[in-house]
Amino acid sequence: MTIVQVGSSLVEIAGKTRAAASKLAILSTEAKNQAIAAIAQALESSQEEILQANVADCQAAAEGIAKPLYKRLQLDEHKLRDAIAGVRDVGKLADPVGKVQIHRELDTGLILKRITCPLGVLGIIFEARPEAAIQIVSLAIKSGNGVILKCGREAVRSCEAIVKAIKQGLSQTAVSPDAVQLLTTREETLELLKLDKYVDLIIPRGSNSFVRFVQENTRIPVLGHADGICHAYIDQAADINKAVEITVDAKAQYAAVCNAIETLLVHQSIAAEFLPQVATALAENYVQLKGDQRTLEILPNIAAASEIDWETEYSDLILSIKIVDDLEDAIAHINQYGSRHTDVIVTEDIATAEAFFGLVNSAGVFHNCSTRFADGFRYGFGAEVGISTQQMPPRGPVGLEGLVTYKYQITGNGHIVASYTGANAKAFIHRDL
Ligand SMILES: NC(=O)C1=CN([C@@H]2O[C@H](COP(=O)(O)OP(=O)(O)OC[C@H]3O[C@@H](n4cnc5c(N)ncnc54)[C@H](OP(=O)(O)O)[C@@H]3O)[C@@H](O)[C@H]2O)C=CC1
Ligand SMILES: N[C@@H](CCC(=O)OP(=O)(O)O)C(=O)O
Repeated sequence: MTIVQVGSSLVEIAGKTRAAASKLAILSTEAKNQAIAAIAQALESSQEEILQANVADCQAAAEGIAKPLYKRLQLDEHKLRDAIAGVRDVGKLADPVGKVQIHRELDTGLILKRITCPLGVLGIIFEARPEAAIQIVSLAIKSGNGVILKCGREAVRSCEAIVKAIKQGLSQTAVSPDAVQLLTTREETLELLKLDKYVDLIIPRGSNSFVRFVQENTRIPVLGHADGICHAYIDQAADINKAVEITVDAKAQYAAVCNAIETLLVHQSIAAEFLPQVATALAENYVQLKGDQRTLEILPNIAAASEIDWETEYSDLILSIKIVDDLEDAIAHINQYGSRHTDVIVTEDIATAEAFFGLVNSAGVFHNCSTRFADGFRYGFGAEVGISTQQMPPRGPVGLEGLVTYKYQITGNGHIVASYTGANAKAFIHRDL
């Protein structure tokens, strides 16, 4: 695919964001918190306009998208209120900027510090989930970063209303409204990827193939938030009641999100007892099941699963089931087909849980609880930019700490390296202060 030429208008927008971000980077915690409070207030005052815009988005999308995705697009009064409460929570969190991570005396009068600082300008491409824009902006401002948002096409009206309110709120504060921008088309996304002079980090929230496409088409560092092929493994030593409740919550509580499970792995020795119970509970929650050959022997009325199912993120009320021989078999399946997002084991055997923690290579490895806990708010980060599925940090829910980098500062008094080399080399002190 050819990347389109950068249009001057987007360069201008990005230049303004860069300028606003430079000022924001050195603002005091108090000034940033005032800006966050003003955003919350402005979103509250614009509630009617935002909700009406969302009704229009939902009406336009109604025919075209699956029910769970429609639910993700919908922004009712409660979701908006929670998102605004999340903004205020971010205001209360400690400032991630200016933290001294290393403070060391290298030699007398030669002092090293490592201090956290903002990344600069973030480019965040996300799906049709309007409240994500609110969470992302609050984290960006608190971490001292400018942000260029690109929302999913079905959520354009909602996100425009949200960003309008945010800019209005910021206009009363020390943070320039230029620090927050919204793009709405794929063409702009492709242009954004070329703006390596203005954008410091791209975060694509989308399918694996889209994240790979972004990585292959930009010189800007990319923090991939890819798909969630999450698993629950029900071990032979599982408490069956817990296993049923966890499976239902992890699949049906919010099927469209990336931390919902797609595949249930069941130890062969517990399958005959567990599967009929979980199938009943899932049917009550309108979940359709697909099973491998051994599962079909216990649940003969469900559809057959094939290889493709193990690789599929349904984002819907569908769950594939496979019976495995043992823990090793379950872990091999997860490491082969999973997306390194979040996986859970249900067992009362601590040693087995420890082995699962050690051997499953995902950003989230859970024991006896729902995968739906994989979330910045639930981890106490206030909100999240999304869930990083990369191997390198930040992994899992990305909050304030994932949006800063650091600088090394050294203060000396005419010190030179030559003094520390050669026959009469001085020794370093290397004493932490
Ligand atoms: N780990 C995480 O935090 C998250 C992961 N995801 C994962 O993302 C996947 C897809 O989610 P879904 O809702 O379908 O989102 P989409 O893939 O439909 O869209 C996500 C964003 O990517 C853009 N996009 C997608 N393809 C292209 C392309 N070829 N060129 C330019 N822009 C593109 C979309 O733009 P447009 O709408 O304009 O086409 C949208 O802004 C799922 O696997 C889900 O799990 C989603 C959110 C968070
Ligand atoms: N942490 C979020 C889910 C992560 C996320 O952003 O998912 P998605 O709905 O795919 O955008 C939650 O628990 O609602």
